[in-house]
Amino acid sequence: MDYYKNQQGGIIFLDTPGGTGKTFLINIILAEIRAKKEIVLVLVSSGIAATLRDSGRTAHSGLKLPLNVTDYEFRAHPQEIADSHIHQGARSVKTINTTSLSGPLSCSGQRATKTFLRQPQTTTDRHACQMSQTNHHPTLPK
Ligand SMILES: Nc1ncnc2c1ncn2[C@@H]1O[C@H](COP(=O)(O)OP(=O)(O)OP(=O)(O)O)[C@@H](O)[C@H]1O
Repeated sequence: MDYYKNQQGGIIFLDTPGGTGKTFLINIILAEIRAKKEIVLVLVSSGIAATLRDSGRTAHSGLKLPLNVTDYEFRAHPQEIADSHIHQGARSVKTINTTSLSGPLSCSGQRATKTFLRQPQTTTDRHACQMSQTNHHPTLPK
């Protein structure tokens, strides 16, 4: 709170084991500043993190940062891709679009009929099936 009271800029890095009170502390600081009718922006990297903070938003949403799905899919370094929550979201969007454009899949093992369902054939098809069976909630990277 000294940084805030003294009108100082600063970076504070909280690194403690899970469940020891980081979110609790951040929310107390937010409440104290807001109690003085001041404005605090809470910008975080993922939607999950945003839900844990009082009035949290992702940086992309809060600052209206552009998000080019194609750039993340094809130009990023593979390690960045693996680490990026944004990429996970982008993959979901891309897979769902691809699936809907090429026709409905038979994901549960039933025989595909001639007219409607097609068997999963590509990696993208199999990924789409996996996602449909988990209600389109991709696993976040660890
Ligand atoms: N000082 C405190 N007094 C009372 N309850 C606390 C305190 N600090 C933390 N808690 C409670 O302990 C639980 C875990 O705290 P919190 O979620 O803030 O931890 P965290 O470090 O952010 O965890 P994670 O790293 O898993 O996100 C919460 O239910 C929180 O309300």
